[in-house]
Amino acid sequence: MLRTKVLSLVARSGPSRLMSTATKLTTVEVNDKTGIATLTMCRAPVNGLNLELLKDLKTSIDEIESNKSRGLILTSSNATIFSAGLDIMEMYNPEKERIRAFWTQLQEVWLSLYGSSVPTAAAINGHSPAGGCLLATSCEYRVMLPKFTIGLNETQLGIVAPKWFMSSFLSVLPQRQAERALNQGRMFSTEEALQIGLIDETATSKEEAVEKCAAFLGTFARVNPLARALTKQQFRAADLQQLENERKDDLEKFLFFINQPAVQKGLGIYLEGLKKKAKK
Ligand SMILES: CCCC/C=C\CC(=O)SCCNC(=O)CCNC(=O)[C@H](O)C(C)(C)COP(=O)(O)OP(=O)(O)OC[C@H]1O[C@@H](n2cnc3c(N)ncnc32)[C@H](O)[C@@H]1OP(=O)(O)O
Repeated sequence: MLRTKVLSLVARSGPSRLMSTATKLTTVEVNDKTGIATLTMCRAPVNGLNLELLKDLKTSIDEIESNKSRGLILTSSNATIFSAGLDIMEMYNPEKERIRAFWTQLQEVWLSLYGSSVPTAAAINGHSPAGGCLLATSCEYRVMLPKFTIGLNETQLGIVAPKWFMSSFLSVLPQRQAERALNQGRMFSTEEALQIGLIDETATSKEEAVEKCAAFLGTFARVNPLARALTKQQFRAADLQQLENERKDDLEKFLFFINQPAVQKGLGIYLEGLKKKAKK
């Protein structure tokens, strides 16, 4: 599964340029006028976050960070799914070394995205459960299309969202709302998400969502970038530091939990349900 990465500038067309082709699981396009980078997840069929997609996401976020883009917009190439969250196949009957690498990479992605010095926004153009919601809530602003769902549904799968998933959620929702939603494993419709403040705006098309994200990122145009970045990072420092301090422990806890026979059984039943539904 190891692939070679091409990380140089590869194409120039119109006002934007493709910064990275990576492995085609993500693309990064920079708008030459605004300096805003659009990072698109493109892993068929549902942008399930497997080890390879997580690696590409991390590489792309790092690229955007080091190229001093004016902003990052995270979105999906799938017309109805932003991201289905963690690829359950990575956690079901896992292979010992790969699952360690998988969780470590997820930690890396969260640390980079939530802690990014570049302003971030998510154009949520489809369903966004669990890990998808984690990515969206790690950004500073969210614009979502109608008739989709977003939320941390882990308890519905019999699994527990780690502390840092909660941190991202809590950076958006008040504690009481966040706690209730997580305990219930609640998925919010676009309208409900707007009402509760889980998203900031709605849009009728992906293009409009990206435009609205760009307008939000544009509000920082006259703000000193260093002052803005340091302010953001101070707000998020305690959450980031907590995971940095507990990374090994967090990994071991995850491995212990996921390998419990009852958890494996629950994941198996959930996967079976997904597959049955897909066949209908
Ligand atoms: C201690 C651990 C902490 C872990 C923290 C986070 C956990 C997670 O992120 S777990 C993942 C949670 N995600 C979900 O519960 C979403 C499940 N999927 C769905 O609800 C729907 O698939 C979705 C609404 C995203 C899309 O619906 P459809 O457009 O109708 O697609 P299908 O349901 O037909 O799915 C197509 C195809 O994809 C497979 N699939 C879907 N989601 C996942 C997933 N998360 N992981 C792996 N595979 C997934 C689905 O089974 C279908 O497969 P095939 O039958 O082979 O076509």
